Amino acid sequence: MKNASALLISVLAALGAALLATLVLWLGVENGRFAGGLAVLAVAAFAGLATHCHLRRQWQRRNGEQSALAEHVRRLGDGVGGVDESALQTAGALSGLATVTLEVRRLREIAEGVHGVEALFGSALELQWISPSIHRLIGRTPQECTRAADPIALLVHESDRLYCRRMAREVIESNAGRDFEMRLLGDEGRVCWVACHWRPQHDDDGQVCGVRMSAEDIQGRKEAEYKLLETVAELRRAQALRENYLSRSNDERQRLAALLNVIRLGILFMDREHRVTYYNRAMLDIWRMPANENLIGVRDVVLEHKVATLLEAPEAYFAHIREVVTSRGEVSEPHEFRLKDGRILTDLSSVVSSAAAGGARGIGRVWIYEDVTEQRQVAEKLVALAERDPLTNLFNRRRFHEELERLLADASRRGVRVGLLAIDLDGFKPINDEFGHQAGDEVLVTLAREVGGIIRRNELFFRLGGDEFGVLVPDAESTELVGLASRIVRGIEALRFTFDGRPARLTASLGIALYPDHATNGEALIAAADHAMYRSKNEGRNRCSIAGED
Ligand SMILES: Nc1nc2c(ncn2[C@@H]2O[C@H](COP(=O)(O)OP(=O)(O)OP(=O)(O)O)[C@@H](O)[C@H]2O)c(=O)[nH]1
Repeated sequence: MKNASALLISVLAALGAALLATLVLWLGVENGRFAGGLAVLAVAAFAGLATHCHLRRQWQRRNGEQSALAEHVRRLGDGVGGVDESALQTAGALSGLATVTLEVRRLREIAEGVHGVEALFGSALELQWISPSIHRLIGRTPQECTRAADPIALLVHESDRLYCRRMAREVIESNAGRDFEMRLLGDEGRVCWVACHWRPQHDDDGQVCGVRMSAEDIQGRKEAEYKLLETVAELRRAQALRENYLSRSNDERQRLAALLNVIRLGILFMDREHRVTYYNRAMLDIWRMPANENLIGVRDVVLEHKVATLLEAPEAYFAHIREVVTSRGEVSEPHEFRLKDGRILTDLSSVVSSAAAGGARGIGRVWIYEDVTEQRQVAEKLVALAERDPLTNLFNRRRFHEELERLLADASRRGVRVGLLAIDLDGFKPINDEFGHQAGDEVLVTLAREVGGIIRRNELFFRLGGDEFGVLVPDAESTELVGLASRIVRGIEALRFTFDGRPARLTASLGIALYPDHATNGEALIAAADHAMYRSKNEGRNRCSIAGED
């Protein structure tokens, strides 16, 4: 419409020029200057024609620009995908820069409203434009960013800066995109991880003229990744620790098992349900079980059945086990028992507490068995050596004093008597002298045996040294003592020896003393008996005398 108006105006202008020329011509005729008026007419006609041509060219150019702008806007509309056909038609119908400005503003609004960060860099990596969303991410304004002399130094964390520059330059040089993750650096040291995509930008000639960066916030994902990595590291540490403990525990167990297998003590672990959980080699040896016997999981009743035939007194032993198991004590007293094969064993038991729960919970019981047969034999030998005369095997003087004190204390308590016979051989030295020391020994051994056969079970017979002997009689009475002494005198007198084919004999002198009749303590009783014995010697030997009768 405006174009038609322009054409009309140009025609009117030409007609105006023609009228003006006619008027000038009339004035020229009037003034007699026809030639000058004709020239003015021609100039006016030419001016009108020139004006018409100029206006026509302007009209055509405006039409061309209008079409180009409509096409440009349509392309832009295709680029953002948001302009419909009617809008295009409207745009095409519109003319002038105002239309373009409107569309650019819309596009700018779209670009500035994106959630991620969009930025345009020039070929020297100078920041040309950045979306306002940068402020949400790291707290910096777009103006602050674009004003920066080195925007990458401002925006990118120093650890990622070098890499970022290299990647951006590669985009420009290679004309190919790059995708990577980096940290943006905000005000007050705020850091935000982003996944960024760098793409080359081209001018109208298709040359790379800059680079566009699109970045999306992945801080949440990175934090989750860090947490995950920390958790994984924690788990790895815990796993390593557990493996270390397990390895050390296995080593400890191996050492313990090796130790338990070389010791002579039999060891048996039972759990709370009275089932076997561990035993060592010595335990099988002690209980005469085969080395390949498998007892793991076997119940206590089955074990009792297995060992019952070995025990000298099985019922008594099982009663002892029940007593230990039901007792409150943590560690039982050592218990000695005998096997039918003559061996002597001991056991002791302890509750095993769990390492967990502060050791408050019992998880079973350990039994320790020891074969003490040899120990007992050695001990018996030592006792015998200490208490007995090695030649005659009679109790010696040491034991005599112990028994004397014990019997006197007992007699004192019960108000009974204790009798003491002091025996000294007559003419023993001549046997030694005539037949030798060995013959003398034989006499002593024979005499000990014969006199031992004369005394009763509750009476104690001692060799006190050399050819001296003694007999202690508990609950003694004077007449019984005299009777016993007489039997001994006669028994010794009746002994007959032959050495080197020659006969030998001997007698004995005895002294009798009674507690408390003749003495009130041991030493005094010995002195009284000795005194009576010497009286027997003095009165002709081979007889007995009672204390207090001289
Ligand atoms: N064979 C032997 N002789 C011993 C042993 N112990 C002591 N004698 C001897 O026993 C003798 C004891 O001496 P006496 O009591 O004077 O001998 P005895 O001829 O009986 O004298 P009386 O008592 O006066 O009759 C000594 O000769 C000792 O050497 C021994 O273990 N074996």
